[in-house]
Amino acid sequence: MELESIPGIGSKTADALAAVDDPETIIETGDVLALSRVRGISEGRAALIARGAIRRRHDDPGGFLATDRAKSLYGDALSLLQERAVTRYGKKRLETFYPSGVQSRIDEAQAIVETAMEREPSDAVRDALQGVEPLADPTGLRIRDRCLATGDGERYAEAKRRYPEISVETAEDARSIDELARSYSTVIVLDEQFAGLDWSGDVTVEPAALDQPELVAPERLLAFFAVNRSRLEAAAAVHRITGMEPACDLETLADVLSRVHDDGTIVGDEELTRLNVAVDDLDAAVGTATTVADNHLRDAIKKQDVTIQGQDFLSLVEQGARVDSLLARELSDEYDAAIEKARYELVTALQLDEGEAEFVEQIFGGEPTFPVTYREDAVSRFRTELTAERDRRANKLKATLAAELATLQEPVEELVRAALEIDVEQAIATFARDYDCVLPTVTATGGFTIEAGRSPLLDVEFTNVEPVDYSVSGVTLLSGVNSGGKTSTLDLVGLVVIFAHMGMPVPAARAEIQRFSELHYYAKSQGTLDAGAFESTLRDFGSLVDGADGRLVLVDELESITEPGASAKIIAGILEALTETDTTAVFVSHLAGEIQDAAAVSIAVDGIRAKGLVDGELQVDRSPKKDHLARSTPELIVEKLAGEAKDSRFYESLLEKF
Ligand SMILES: Nc1ncnc2c1ncn2[C@@H]1O[C@H](COP(=O)(O)OP(=O)(O)OP(=O)(O)O)[C@@H](O)[C@H]1O
Repeated sequence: MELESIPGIGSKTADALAAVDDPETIIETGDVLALSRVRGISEGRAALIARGAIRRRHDDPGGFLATDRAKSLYGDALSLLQERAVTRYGKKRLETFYPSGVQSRIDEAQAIVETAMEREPSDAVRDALQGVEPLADPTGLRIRDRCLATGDGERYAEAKRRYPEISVETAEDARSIDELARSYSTVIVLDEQFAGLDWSGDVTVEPAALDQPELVAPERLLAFFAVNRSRLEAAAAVHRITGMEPACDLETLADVLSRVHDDGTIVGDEELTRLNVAVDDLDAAVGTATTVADNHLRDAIKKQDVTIQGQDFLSLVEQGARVDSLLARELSDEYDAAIEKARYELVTALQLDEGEAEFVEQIFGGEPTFPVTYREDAVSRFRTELTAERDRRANKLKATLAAELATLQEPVEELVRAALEIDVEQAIATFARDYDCVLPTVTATGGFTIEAGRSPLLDVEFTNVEPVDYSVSGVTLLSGVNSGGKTSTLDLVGLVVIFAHMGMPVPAARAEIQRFSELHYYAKSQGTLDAGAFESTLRDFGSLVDGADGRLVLVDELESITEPGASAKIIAGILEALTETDTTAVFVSHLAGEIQDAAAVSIAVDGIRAKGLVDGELQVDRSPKKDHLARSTPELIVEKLAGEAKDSRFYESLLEKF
């Protein structure tokens, strides 16, 4: 697959993707999580690429949101969902739900949404989700005591790619492997032809090592679990609270996590702790043991009457004998007892086993001396032995744990993925509940029908939003009193249509929405346009009437772009042209009557009616009445004055003009 052919993938991203296993599947499935884990791809870009992949899979040309206002309304719709997601991932994942004009994509999204809407949102889950994030790869890991060795160029490159934390060395013959064994504690040879040979150091021939990170770099697995501990615990909590089947046994996960320190080292067992202490305390313990022996010998000497024949003394002195030989001769039993005490002290202080105790014999032994001395070289040999024993133990534990962790690695990825998906589902479910939403029916034709739609974007509390029924098929003018809710109705229609095309539920009691190819929503312009801007707006509408079939066009008070007389003619012309096409359109206008008069064909007009004025306040029926030209606010006020004034002739004459 040519990665750069996918919308959202440039050359840099393509390079980053080429470095991971199976980028095609990740892209094909629009896997935001896997994409966001590719080095150099942010979650935002991951969502963009995933959306591109979804579009490609559904052969979706895109471009549903055809105008700025349509795009900003989608931004509002998305925010309503995103603000209900807890995790950053959840918010980004929601961006893969985009309004599409392709039925298969809408069906796919609706299937996900339908499951989501069955979810019962809960604060406990929300709290647990706070800690869930996509799993991170540990950084800065460097393993220095081990190397991989191969004589094969390709294998060398592959080893370098898969194990950046380990040195990979070229070794074409047994001699160079032996040399490597002198520089590294462990050499893992990747080439089969060296199997069965004898080596002087710790060399293993493991042709399958490239696929066995638990063998080559158990530290990586340990670090992975250490780095992700809190995310994994949070993901486990989400599963526990929701009762969702986890991808791995949660007790096993808790157990392995308890065996890794935060710095990626193993917690270890009693034996490893003993060996660690023995290595660290060896010097101090030897010193203490020596003192114990000295004290014993000093006491013994103090108590002892040493008698020596004059002849013996003379011959000893003549032979140059020192006090040692006197000790050996006269206090040999006491010296042996002192050495025994020293050995016992060292063995018990460091909790040494039988094999290790043999080294102790060599440390304290040899010629008797006072003060008692020990053999430095024997201590040094013992230290080397203890350190090796400790490392063997640590490596064994590491390997055992890493083998367990290796089997858990995929399941925990799945565990976190499932928890993150719960965030997405819960956000959708919460949105649906907060705004009493239903899943709309998406139809092939018929315009739109919205029953009891309530826009969450109004500047009034949602509980105070009056439900609106509105249904349009074909091209319609929407008239109505000032502040009656015409713009709000267009917003509601736009929002419901966008949600429906995202596969999302809509804030209404029932909705039947035609699958539109594009949404063109033109907001009211702020004042009249200068000649240039007016010309470019006309060009927009020129291309609109020539455009694709199956569009929804929402236009708010286009008359404000120029003077009223010209506006009515222009709008009439646009509507005439649109009636020739397969377009659903709602044009909000205060000039509905004039436009109807100017149009050569009959144009339907709906109206948002004032039920009357109560205490100077307009009482409005928010649901547009079909085929009804609403009376304007000025007309209503003149009518009110005509009814109230003592001499009402002036107002009545005004009223006749409407
Ligand atoms: N369905 C509704 N429920 C409650 N309040 C609403 C509803 N629709 C509109 N309103 C209120 O009416 C106000 C005016 O609405 P809107 O701007 O849509 O009217 P309009 O008919 O477009 O006005 P104008 O004629 O000035 O363009 C809104 O700001 C909102 O406070």
